Amino acid sequence: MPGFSQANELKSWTELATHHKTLSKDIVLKEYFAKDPQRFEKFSRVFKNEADGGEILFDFSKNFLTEETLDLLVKLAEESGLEKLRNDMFAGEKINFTEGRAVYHVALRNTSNTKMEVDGKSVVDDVNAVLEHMKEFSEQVRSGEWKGYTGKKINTIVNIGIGGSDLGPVMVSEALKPYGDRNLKLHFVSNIDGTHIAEALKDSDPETTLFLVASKTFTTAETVTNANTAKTWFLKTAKDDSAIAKHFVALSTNESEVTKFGIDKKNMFPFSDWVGGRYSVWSAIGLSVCLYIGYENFYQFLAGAHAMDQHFLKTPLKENIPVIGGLLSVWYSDFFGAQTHLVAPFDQYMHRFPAYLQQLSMESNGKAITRDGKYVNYTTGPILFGEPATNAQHSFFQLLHQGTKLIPTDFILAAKSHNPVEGNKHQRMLASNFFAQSEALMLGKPDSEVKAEGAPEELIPHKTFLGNRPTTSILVDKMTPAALGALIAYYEHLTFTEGCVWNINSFDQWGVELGKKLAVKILGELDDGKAGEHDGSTSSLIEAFLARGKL
Ligand SMILES: O=P(O)(O)OC[C@H]1O[C@@H](O)[C@@H](O)[C@@H](O)[C@@H]1O
Repeated sequence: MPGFSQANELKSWTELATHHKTLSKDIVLKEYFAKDPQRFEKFSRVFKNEADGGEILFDFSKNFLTEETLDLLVKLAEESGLEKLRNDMFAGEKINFTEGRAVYHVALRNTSNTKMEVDGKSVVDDVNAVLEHMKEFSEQVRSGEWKGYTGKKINTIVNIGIGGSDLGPVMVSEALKPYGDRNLKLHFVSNIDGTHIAEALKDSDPETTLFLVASKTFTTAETVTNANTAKTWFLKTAKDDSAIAKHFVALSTNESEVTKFGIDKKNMFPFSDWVGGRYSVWSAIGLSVCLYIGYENFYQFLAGAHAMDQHFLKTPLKENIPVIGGLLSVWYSDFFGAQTHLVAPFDQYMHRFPAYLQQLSMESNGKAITRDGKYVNYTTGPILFGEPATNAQHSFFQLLHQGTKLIPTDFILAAKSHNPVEGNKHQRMLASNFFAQSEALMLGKPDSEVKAEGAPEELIPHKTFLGNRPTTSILVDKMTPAALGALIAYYEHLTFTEGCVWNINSFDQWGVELGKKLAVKILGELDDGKAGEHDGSTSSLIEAFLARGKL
């Protein structure tokens, strides 16, 4: 435990509160840029990705910060024990103390094969053995050497998993679609809603479909139910249980449940309990990605994340990119009263990125109890949301520009498009929006300008934009596997930094357990056709469902 309980007991927190009083009255971003021609240089950082030589430019200069702010925020990180907690994570210490586990997803992408241990035992060989298995298997499937039970090549992959066993694989395979094998059809089935599995099966042929049952625990009701439905569907045609080995593999930590399900141990890709669900795309859970983009690209994805890990581990806090991102988030949440964090990728392939980040951020830092068991005296994890731009501009950006809420926003763009159609015209239009939005959010539009445009007097207030909305712009060279890996690792370490300052355990998820237990009880009542003891609303709703939903 760190030497404090509540973050607002720290000296730097009090100093930040005093600093906030003056800064919040004074800061007008456009004036700060006019006053300081070096502002961009001071508050932007370039990440050099050793994995593929690419760069990512993080421009923090359009945020509410001065050199004094940054110094105080860095002091806050130091006082909160960020360096120790970070080093403990990289040393395999059990920093997820409520579950007695190490937090070691960084060991899954240890492409430099650095010594990494848990309980004094190296994990490097085990991690590499699973990667080797993934390589061999993905090459066999992609080449057609791996055959279905009737001797045909696999052309459809159905990943069955939910939460961390779904969001990472689906997001990454969409984001890296340009690297995908288009002869492989991918389906991701997560929802218990029968529609999800039914639609995937309608589109599949049992002779050529491979099911990946992805579940860390292998006890998640949705996944086990969907996997059993898939097995029944498969056996209806295949008839023989021995055919399962060619069509079902498991990605899991739970060997006994996997074998009980009927999947052979040799078709199981294991990982360890020190991999949290929301950090598991780097593990065997990423097999769908590996199959789709090929092992070399998957390895580059890991290497890019590893490069960001090394940056996070070794760079002084003031230059440390994810640390700055995390501290800014604390700054907005706890001193400016921001409730949200918007992430808008200017990249259609990244359309599931905000959904992925929702789990990463909100499952990690949606907590209110400090590491020593007290209720926090301040606000913690923001509500993260987002949609790809430019689509988002044509819907909810209205609230960003003219609403009453402060919404710290990240914009992400890759300079080089994978599809430079029409002589790159689309890309230039996309990029022009990326620049225009952050500029407009900062500059606003004063009433004098609206007036000069000839707007009638009564419309002037409606057409005026106050501006001074903070944004972080993230410019990637090209969205390669290594760039995406680094970008995800950036958000992971940003989330880590926030959780450390707030002194909460970012690595458990007890909050999702309650709903699961209650649902099991009510399922029994639905099976019996009668509502049990509930409040008036719940019983009436159950009765109404039973009356209307009869098959
Ligand atoms: O991978 P399994 O064990 O099926 O869990 C899937 C998801 O379940 C949820 O309840 C949470 O625990 C998530 O963190 C997890 O990613």
